[in-house]
Amino acid sequence: MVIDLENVSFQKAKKPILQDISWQVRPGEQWAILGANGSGKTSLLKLITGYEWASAGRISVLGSVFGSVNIHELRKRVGWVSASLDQRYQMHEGMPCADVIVSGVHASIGVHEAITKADGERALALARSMGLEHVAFSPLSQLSQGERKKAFMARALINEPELLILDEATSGLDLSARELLLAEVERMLTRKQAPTLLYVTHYPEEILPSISHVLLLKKGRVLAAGRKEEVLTASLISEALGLPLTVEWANGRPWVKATTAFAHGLDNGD
Ligand SMILES: Nc1ncnc2c1ncn2[C@@H]1O[C@H](COP(=O)(O)OP(=O)(O)OP(=O)(O)O)[C@@H](O)[C@H]1O
Repeated sequence: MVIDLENVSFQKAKKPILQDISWQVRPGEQWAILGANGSGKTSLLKLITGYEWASAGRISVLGSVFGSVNIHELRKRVGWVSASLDQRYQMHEGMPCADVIVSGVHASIGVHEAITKADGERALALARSMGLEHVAFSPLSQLSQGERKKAFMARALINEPELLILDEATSGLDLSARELLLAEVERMLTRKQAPTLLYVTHYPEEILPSISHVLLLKKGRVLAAGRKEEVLTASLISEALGLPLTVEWANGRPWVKATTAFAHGLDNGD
């Protein structure tokens, strides 16, 4: 099992944030995690990566049960790309793209530990494979938003993680940059040695053909989890996102349309 959560609850300052979450991710499955703002997506990722600790329940990631595992060792097997990672690099805008990618080897920002020639070559090979060779030696500040996001994805991939978390990977991208980044994700997923992906998004149409399963969160609970065709129904997705929606499948992706949302008032699920 890649991820196994049994009856996991999480609270912060006495506020219940996640309640009774049971969820299994098996090898070969690729997951999207969908839910409204505040539904608990980031909190769930923090529990899985050991940045927060569950108040109840059992968590096992990549075969290691939390409580009896060295979290730092486990994190080396997990790649995580999020807006907060991007923010941490805002202090290092002068860093060349290739160095950003290489910094993933030790999952640190500065080069605190020895970088081998092989690490540098791997970073350049990744930059090439993601179409970043023309900016490989440019400072981060000169990269477009799309290139910047690809650089962080390459940084996460340099250690060949078994689990890759992409958290709102396309935020701030225009339509064409978004499609280019999604094409990169799809290409990565169709490779033989693909990591297991957790793809967190607010936009169902980003659920790529290679993503097989969807977890829907609502108010800190699992609303549905399973094969995407079964989970991405109009009624479940409307309930998860709190407004009436229809779903149409095109090019292997689900396209969601709001029907008459505001005219009829939003359903806040209460
Ligand atoms: N450290 C904290 N202390 C108190 N409440 C918190 C803390 N972290 C998160 N929360 C609350 O927990 C709930 C879930 O937050 P979380 O960030 O996990 O949601 P999310 O689904 O990732 O939201 P978004 O889509 O807006 O990023 C929110 O109501 C949030 O205010």
